Amino acid sequence: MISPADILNASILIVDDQATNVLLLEQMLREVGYRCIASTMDPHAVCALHRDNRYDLILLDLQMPGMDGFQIMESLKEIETDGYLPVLVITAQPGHKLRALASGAKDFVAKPFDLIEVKTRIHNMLEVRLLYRQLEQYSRALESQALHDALTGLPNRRLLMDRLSLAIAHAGRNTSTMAVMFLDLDGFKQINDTLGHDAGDTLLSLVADRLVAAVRQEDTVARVGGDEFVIGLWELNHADGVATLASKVIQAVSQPYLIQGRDVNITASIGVGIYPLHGKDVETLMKSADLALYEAKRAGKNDYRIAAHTDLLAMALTQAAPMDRPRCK
Ligand SMILES: Nc1nc2c(ncn2[C@@H]2O[C@H](COP(=O)(O)OP(=O)(O)OP(=O)(O)O)[C@@H](O)[C@H]2O)c(=O)[nH]1
Repeated sequence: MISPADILNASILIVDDQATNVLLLEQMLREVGYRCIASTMDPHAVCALHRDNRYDLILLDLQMPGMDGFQIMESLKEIETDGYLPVLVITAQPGHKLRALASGAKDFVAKPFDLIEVKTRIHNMLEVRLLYRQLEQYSRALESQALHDALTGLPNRRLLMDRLSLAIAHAGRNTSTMAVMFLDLDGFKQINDTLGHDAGDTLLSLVADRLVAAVRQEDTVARVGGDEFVIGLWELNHADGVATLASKVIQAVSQPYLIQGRDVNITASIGVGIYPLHGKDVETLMKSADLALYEAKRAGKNDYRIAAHTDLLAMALTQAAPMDRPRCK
């Protein structure tokens, strides 16, 4: 909700070529208790000022020499791309009121000023403006929640899929390679069972931090399950590099963690799928990496495996029984 203090802290720009009008409005706003008031008598300065300060309200005189209020509103629309123009026009011409509203102004006040009316219109407009801002923030937060894991803040499976599709398209266009690393912690259940769920949560967050630190900024580290993470490597210089990186990630994860005043140790297993060798689409690539992870686990954990070639994989998938997964390199 919007409090009276929020409204008084809102930022306001007064635009009028007449110094007396600027002074009158400024004085009135200060008397009411508004704190963030700026003004200009230069119509050409308005857009740059708004771009830098994003005012909650612009009190805009319509008739000014050189550039009128209608032209200013057109330019402001290029800054306020979401279409909300925080403009309250000031006009002495009754005929301009409707035109100003049609041009995007949210309200108007007539000259000569009726100060009580001006104060009320400013207050009401700011209330709507701040509610609109709050709504924008909520919807951004909701959007972010829908795409991120709440515990670690990492991208979730949905965002990962999107990023992997982009990385594959990029690699396809540039005839380069990219890779998917499927990582699962070894014996994580025991951490929960012995130290408690909170310690388990802390460990997952610390692992997430280490994974992010181990790869490049353009790569994607996502949490896709309880103790399962996927790293999408945007571009590989050569296929050998991925083996070195997998070792580096395993090494990073296996360093001790200080949780609740004690050293906690964990290791990780990794399966790797490389585009286009092990899959040309997200699903196949993820499946390849998952099967390679299964091999790494089966071979004793704390190690990585790189997927089998897709043709072998397809053959093995059609022939093998469910628990007899294909062998990887
Ligand atoms: N603390 C915590 N634990 C979770 C969370 N999500 C899932 N888990 C637990 O993570 C464990 C993951 O299971 P597994 O992968 O089978 O356990 P594991 O001991 O690592 O087994 P291996 O992978 O075979 O080594 C389960 O005990 C889940 O209850 C979470 O958000 N926080």
